[in-house]
Amino acid sequence: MSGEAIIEVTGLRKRFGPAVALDGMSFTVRPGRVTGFVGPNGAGKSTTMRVVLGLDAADEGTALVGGRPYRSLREPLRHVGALLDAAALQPGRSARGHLLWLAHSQGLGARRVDEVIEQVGLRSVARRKAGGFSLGMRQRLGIAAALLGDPPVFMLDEPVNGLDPEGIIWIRDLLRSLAAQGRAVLVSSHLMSELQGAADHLIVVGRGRVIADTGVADLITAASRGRVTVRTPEPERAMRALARAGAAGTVTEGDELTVSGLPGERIVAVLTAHAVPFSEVMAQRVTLEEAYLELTRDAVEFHAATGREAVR
Ligand SMILES: Nc1ncnc2c1ncn2[C@@H]1O[C@H](COP(=O)(O)OP(=O)(O)OP(=O)(O)O)[C@@H](O)[C@H]1O
Repeated sequence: MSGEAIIEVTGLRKRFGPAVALDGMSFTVRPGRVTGFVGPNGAGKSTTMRVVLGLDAADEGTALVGGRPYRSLREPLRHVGALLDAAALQPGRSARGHLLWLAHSQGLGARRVDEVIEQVGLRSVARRKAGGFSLGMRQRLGIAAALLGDPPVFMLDEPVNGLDPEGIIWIRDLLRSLAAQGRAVLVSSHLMSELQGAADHLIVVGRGRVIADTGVADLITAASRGRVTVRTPEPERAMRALARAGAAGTVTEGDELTVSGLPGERIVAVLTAHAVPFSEVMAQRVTLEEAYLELTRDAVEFHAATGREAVR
């Protein structure tokens, strides 16, 4: 690996005519973890990635890969592996031919090409024309291209797109192993569920800027807000005892309470002291999807951006 495993985006602004695509986008992608880049359609994810790769120019702000602008990198594939538009291929070229051509431009040999073909599982079709490839095969070919230069930084736009369930698991494992090797990995998706199990860290964007930059575990804990489920045949009596101890709660089902303001151990102690029977006291853990919805509910501007029209 050459270069430093970091992407730094600072104050990016970009307009397309009247449409504001980026409105002060700033974040850092750090090494050793998979960072999910998530937000609704039109939030500015692809534009940010294009600016980082020097394919679009920002009106303001800077984007650095390993501390340098992408355009100043001499052999960029050795610094950053990117997957933007998997459809952008020469249809008449074979998968291997495409990779050989790319490798050549970066001073890499055929051996490396065959290694990445093997790694992405395209060996049996490597000599077939890429024009006839399914979307899933194109994604794999795009990922092979990203891997070619063994770079410290990866940036993949919707890599799960078009993959079957086996392919989705494969890409999650690949992303996690790249991060475990100390690389910086940024992966975008407009679906939080696609990032569950893959991302350690999240940059949530809406309307061209960052809404949240948070660890996945922290986000789930914060969204769970210390709520505890209590199952008891005497919910009214339990509520009264817990309220006197400073908790707030509601009966969510016949024998089930949702309690906040007291940790599980205190709830058990209070119910025991008042001889209220219970069969379960369990801290609630929301799913990543629920945490994301909770987060975006609080972000008023983000609400306005959930329809593309609002962004324009
Ligand atoms: N070439 C372009 N010309 C005009 N408008 C553009 C162009 N590229 C992006 N935009 C607009 O900029 C905004 C941000 O788009 P962008 O594609 O970056 O969002 P995104 O978060 O990647 O969305 P998606 O999940 O749909 O890929 C949108 O309003 C989009 O319509």
